[in-house]
Amino acid sequence: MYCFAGPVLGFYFRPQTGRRGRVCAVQKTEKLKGLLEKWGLPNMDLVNEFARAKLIHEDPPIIMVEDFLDPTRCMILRQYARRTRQLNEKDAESDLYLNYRVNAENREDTSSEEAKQLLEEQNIPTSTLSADMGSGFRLQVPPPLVRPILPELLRLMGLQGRTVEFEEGIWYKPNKRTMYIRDQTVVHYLLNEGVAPHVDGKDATLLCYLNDMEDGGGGKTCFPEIGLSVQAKAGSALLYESNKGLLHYAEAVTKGEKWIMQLLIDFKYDPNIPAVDYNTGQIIE
Ligand SMILES: O=C(O)CCC(=O)C(=O)O
Ligand SMILES: [Fe+2]
Repeated sequence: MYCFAGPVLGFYFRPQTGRRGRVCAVQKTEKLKGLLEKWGLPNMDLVNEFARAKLIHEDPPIIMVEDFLDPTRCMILRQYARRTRQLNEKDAESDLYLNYRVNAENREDTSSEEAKQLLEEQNIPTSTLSADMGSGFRLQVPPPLVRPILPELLRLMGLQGRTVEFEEGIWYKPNKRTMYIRDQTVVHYLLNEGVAPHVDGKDATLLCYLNDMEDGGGGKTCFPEIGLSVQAKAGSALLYESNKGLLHYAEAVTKGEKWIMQLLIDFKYDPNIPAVDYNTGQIIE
């Protein structure tokens, strides 16, 4: 579907035989190389193992990998969240959710001026974002449910060799050996629920869709500044940098329900600052 033979928007897709058959790979142009370097992911693997990766936006880069999660993994994550929701609705929804800005904005309707202005300027229909919409049921996922997908994520990011720690405390800094997942959350949206415009505030976001949304059923992830919206498709994942920029929102669901899992990741480090092994306190050479 995203396979084009020639230059498209300044980048190329070329057919390639990957481990899951004939698929498309993204050829890194000089521009794309520069952008990935700036992001801190110069070795991102868009060609080999990840011949399935597609560049759906070049600047800033947004990578889509279809079938990043297999149907069983999607089901396990949905089931976990559904059961926990049913069993302990109140406690589970407590203050585990770390995406401070989104929650604060939704609770207090203090959407940033930036976000409000953008919605006005871009003429975003208010039907996609209802004033009273909830931001979905959010549940932190236990690391063991996430670990199986990490080798593939590290390969995609070109960060093989790093270990991954689940750690919210930002005083734990990434280093050449370690990357941190600050937040791993499943979000379950019911009718009229979505997320107001925000940035994630981390070096990378992996947004995995855990179910299919029908056409016209809402629930798209929209990046209004770049005019991109992405339909939820079970198993597909987006990887992007939304640290200070790349505002996005989730359209309200208008039919059915929507499930995602989101990993908020910090991997960037300053090589001039001594790296600490937080298990031993030793300086890493
Ligand atoms: O559900 C989506 O499509 C996006 C969710 C999101 O951006 C967030 O929770 O930070
Ligand atoms: Fe987000």
